Amino acid sequence: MMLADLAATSDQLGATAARSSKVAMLVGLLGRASPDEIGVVVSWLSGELTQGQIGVGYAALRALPTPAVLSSMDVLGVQSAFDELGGTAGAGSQSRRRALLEDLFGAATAVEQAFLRRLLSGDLRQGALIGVMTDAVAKASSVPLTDLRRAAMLSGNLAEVARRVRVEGAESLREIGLRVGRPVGPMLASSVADPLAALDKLGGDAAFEWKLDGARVQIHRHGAEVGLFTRSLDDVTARMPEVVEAIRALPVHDLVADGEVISLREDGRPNPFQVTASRFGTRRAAAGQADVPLTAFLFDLLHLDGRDLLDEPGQVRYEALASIVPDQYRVPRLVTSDAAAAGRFLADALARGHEGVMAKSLTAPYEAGRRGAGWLKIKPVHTLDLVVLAVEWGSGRRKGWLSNIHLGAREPDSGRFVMLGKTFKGMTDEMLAWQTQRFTQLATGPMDQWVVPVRPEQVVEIAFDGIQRSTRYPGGVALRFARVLRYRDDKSAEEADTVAAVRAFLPAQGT
Ligand SMILES: Nc1ncnc2c1ncn2[C@@H]1O[C@H](COP(=O)(O)OP(=O)(O)OP(=O)(O)O)[C@@H](O)[C@H]1O
Repeated sequence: MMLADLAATSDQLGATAARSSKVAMLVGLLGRASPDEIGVVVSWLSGELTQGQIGVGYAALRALPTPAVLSSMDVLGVQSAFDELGGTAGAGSQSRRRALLEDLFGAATAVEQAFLRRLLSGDLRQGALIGVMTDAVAKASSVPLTDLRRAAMLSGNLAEVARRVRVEGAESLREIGLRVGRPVGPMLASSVADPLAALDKLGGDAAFEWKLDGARVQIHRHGAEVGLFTRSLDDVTARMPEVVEAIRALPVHDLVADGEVISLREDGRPNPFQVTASRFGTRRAAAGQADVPLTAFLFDLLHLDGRDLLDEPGQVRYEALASIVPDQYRVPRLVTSDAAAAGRFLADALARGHEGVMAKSLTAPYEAGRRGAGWLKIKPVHTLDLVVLAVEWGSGRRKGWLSNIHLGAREPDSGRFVMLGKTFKGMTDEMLAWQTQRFTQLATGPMDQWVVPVRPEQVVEIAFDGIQRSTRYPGGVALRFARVLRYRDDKSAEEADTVAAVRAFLPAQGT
């Protein structure tokens, strides 16, 4: 397949709003790819390189050679150039890499250059596209979407799944299961207002658990080997030796479990989230262990000694968990159909300093990587996870720091972000220093301008007093009294809240 074909499709995708048209374009393109090419095509159009990082960033792509007039590059040729770039390291590698990039971009037409630049700078990485691509791979290979999604989630690699279906047939997807040691996307929750609404949705009986304000952790154990992964599947094993020890003490050989780690005070109450984050989010790792120990609370079990439990009902998974994990390492839980009892459980959780409760179906399976219908969260403080689109230099006491952030919500169909407002409130000095460095890395424009646009990748959790209609911003809504609670490194921009989720907070018309 010629690169021009792929670059043109990428362009058309960007110019098309309708999801079904995007899927149709991709189905057409996938049909034209050979078995060797299909993985690369899926990967690139989902904004990823099959090699992962090859160390070419925005800065290296600023000055490009004059584009070629005629298109001559094919996909596999470009793929080998990426292999070579990724493999060039050590003494003299700088100039070698520059020469390789010159050759690559010098052979590309203007349209191809634009595509390669967006691919290499991470600009094509949009969650919306991954969803559309998953649909397209399912359609192109006539596999039911649920089967394809499941295989992609369990293997963590849509490109490889697409290649496998093409080369080995749809049957081969059945062999893809949970593998101990390879993290899968965690199940996520939707929001409801109160326990009654939760019981209504879950149909009678449900489990209520404390919602701890710590950090999600997925735990894998095979014999003495333990792996700990964040919500975004980063390996953080080395940062939490005390959790590794606690897991090693459990009477099992193989397990995959889901839980939350949190730092507790001596009286058992939770420390503020920032304290947990100081251990979890940095590479200071075990250094902070003595003063900020972490406790893991488990709430689900996905695999136990050779048996996958993903498809088992919630209560069966919980009983399996209870059979191997002592009480003090499980999240407190109440199974009830009584809204008043659940309400008391919620009030008690809040009084003890926790964030709220989770209500969970006793019958639903574990929906890896999805905001499943079986988990509902109930918490009194409303927050939104938004994406930083630009940042302004501070003045006065904040001179020299990147301060006021521009906030955007996600538009799922286009994969773009809509600005909703700005805030400089709630930032500690430590946050200001951190964000100045972070947004300098993400900048897509000159740093000497007052407003610095950034790649929309950093998610921030914002508390607010309300949402109002507004003509100032393109989404028609604006945040009232927005303030920063924390930066969320465990969420990618494609998981940020949507414009529709923001609008749901609007007061009813006429009130
Ligand atoms: N008992 C529990 N069961 C499941 N998740 C829990 C529990 N206690 C705390 N959590 C945390 O709550 C999160 C579930 O909420 P959700 O799926 O919406 O994730 P989120 O978008 O990160 O939400 P939030 O910002 O409210 O934490 C989990 O990712 C987990 O980190």
